[in-house]
Amino acid sequence: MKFGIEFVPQEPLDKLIKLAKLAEEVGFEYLWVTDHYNNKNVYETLALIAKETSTIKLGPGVTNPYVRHPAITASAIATLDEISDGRAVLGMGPGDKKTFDALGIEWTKPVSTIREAISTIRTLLAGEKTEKGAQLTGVKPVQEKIDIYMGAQGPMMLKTAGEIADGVLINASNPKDFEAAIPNIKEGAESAGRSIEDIDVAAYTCCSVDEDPEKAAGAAKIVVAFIAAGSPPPVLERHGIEKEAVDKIGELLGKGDFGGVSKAVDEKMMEAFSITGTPDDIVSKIKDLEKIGVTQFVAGSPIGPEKEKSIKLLGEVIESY
Ligand SMILES: C[C@H](OP(=O)(O)OC[C@@H](O)[C@@H](O)[C@@H](O)Cn1c2nc(=O)[nH]c(=O)c-2cc2ccc(O)cc21)C(=O)N[C@@H](CCC(=O)N[C@@H](CCC(=O)O)C(=O)O)C(=O)O
Repeated sequence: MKFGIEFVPQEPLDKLIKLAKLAEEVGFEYLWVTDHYNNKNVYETLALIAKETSTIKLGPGVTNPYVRHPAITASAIATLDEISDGRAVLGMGPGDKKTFDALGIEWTKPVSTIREAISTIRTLLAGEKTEKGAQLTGVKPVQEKIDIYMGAQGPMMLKTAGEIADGVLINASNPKDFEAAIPNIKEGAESAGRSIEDIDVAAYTCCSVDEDPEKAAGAAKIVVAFIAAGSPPPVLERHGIEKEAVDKIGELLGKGDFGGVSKAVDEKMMEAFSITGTPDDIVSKIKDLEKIGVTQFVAGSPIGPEKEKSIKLLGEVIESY
């Protein structure tokens, strides 16, 4: 099992870099920085972390081809590869409608857009010219090939990831979601003459670890609320979660009533959308995921009630695995 960690760049950068160095020290192999326009810039954050670390692989988890042209992403990831001396990895996803509405960006044909974007990026990273004549001339990646992962949940996106990506970052925490997702990835891989073994299947979880399991669960409630509120009906059905209960959470979130939200998030939602508990709890849940075919465990937000302590506890998880 590979271990990754997610950082959302919305806290002071010196704090974030300290946590990133700690993550590397305790044994994480991958560091993913989320990309949302309203947070700190993903590439500047990655560049600073790259300068302060030496072994951990790092990259956007995930950027998208709508806010940045694929050629800009190719230049940025090649530059990160130079800064990190060959540790860059690229996570690409279709982005989300709320963001593009707020930015006035037309969000069309996400599956084909991602496919074209990844093909353009690969052409440019190889130093070749695109059909329209674009070419990277002033920057060359250190790595022969920079791995490209796809953020994906929907069946079409998962199949496409199986066809073309080196890895898939699936925003989910419960085995049921991977039982549903992995056959799509497998189908896509086999349709392209590949095997699921060629693909790093990453569980990009909502994770919260502490010696006190109640404290760990408490820290994840708000994140779980956002995930539940954003989950499509088939996912809610899969976990036996009533739409009315989720609608109520959506209303409370809209009002900013986070006290009410924490009360409204129930056990079923916690089970469905997060992995929380003591290090031993986390180990057993990761083993369940591994049995289904997950090959990378990504400790996603909130990581725990006290991030620094939780990263050290996750280090114990990695060591004992
Ligand atoms: C578009 C969407 O794909 P999806 O995989 O479900 O996308 C959900 C999320 O993965 C997507 O919003 C990500 O960008 C969210 N996301 C992040 N989004 C961000 O904006 N920033 C992040 O940092 C971020 C991190 C992240 C990490 C892991 C992860 O899994 C997702 C993450 C979907 O609806 N797919 C369906 C329908 C596809 C579709 O639109 N089909 C159309 C068009 C077909 C075509 O495009 O050619 C059609 O049938 O007509 C499907 O795959 O079946």
